[in-house]
Amino acid sequence: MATNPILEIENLSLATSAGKSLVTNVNFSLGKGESLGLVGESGSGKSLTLRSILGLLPRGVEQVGGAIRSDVRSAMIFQDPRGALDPLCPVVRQLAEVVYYRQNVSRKASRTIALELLEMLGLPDSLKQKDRYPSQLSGGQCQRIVIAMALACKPGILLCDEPTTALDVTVQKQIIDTITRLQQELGFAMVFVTHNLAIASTMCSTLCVMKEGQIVERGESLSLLQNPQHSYTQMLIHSVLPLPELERGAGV
Ligand SMILES: Nc1ncnc2c1ncn2[C@@H]1O[C@H](COP(=O)(O)OP(=O)(O)OP(=O)(O)O)[C@@H](O)[C@H]1O
Repeated sequence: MATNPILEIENLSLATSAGKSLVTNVNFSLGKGESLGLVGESGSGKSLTLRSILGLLPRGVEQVGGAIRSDVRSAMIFQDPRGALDPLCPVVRQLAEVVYYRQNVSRKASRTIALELLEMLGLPDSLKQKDRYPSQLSGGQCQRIVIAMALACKPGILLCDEPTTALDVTVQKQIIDTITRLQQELGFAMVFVTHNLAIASTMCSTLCVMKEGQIVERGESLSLLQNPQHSYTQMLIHSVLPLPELERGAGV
């Protein structure tokens, strides 16, 4: 348990409206600036757990038990950046709109803050001069816009739902580095959902392993990966394909 938690999840249980259990008795807490990773196979309940923190459960899924307590604002970054943006609205205008509503500033100030956020996210100046639509940006640039939108909410907790899955590996690394830098600069806490154990252990000090809607193992990231106790965690770790050993001295 985190001391002075800003988020406490106690015995969270989710089910379909028809009564099928999806997440059962999930417990964790998060302190200011801390990062917790939720890992596990597809369908293990990671995204639903994350969405319930934001109160954004999909239609047909209900919280049937437990409690979520938090006294800070949360914002979420979704898996598919293009899907999270309005294709018919220029991106800077979308970002300025979020700033306008979430920061309660004038229209003019919201555009200025939006441009500052673009700079913080390392987006090119060309975006500032000529407003572009999502289809005119790369996947990595769209994800930076989505991250900027989340930060425009000034979150105490950033909820990341596999934010790099839809991106190619080089862009994945850039986005991970950007989120890490921003966390150091802005101090938000993070719940990070991913299939990727390497990313999870890089980003998060604590990992919770989920299987069939339950947390089956948790611990400090490196020790959990080095010394997994649960057979499911061991299986997850062994499912990662090793890089083939390159033959020494082989000509290229
Ligand atoms: N709207 C819904 N109605 C009914 N069942 C749902 C709904 N959304 C998700 N589920 C089910 O809840 C379970 C957990 O889903 P969830 O999306 O949380 O898994 P996940 O671990 O995030 O998977 P992935 O890594 O593939 O995103 C799955 O069995 C899924 O089929």
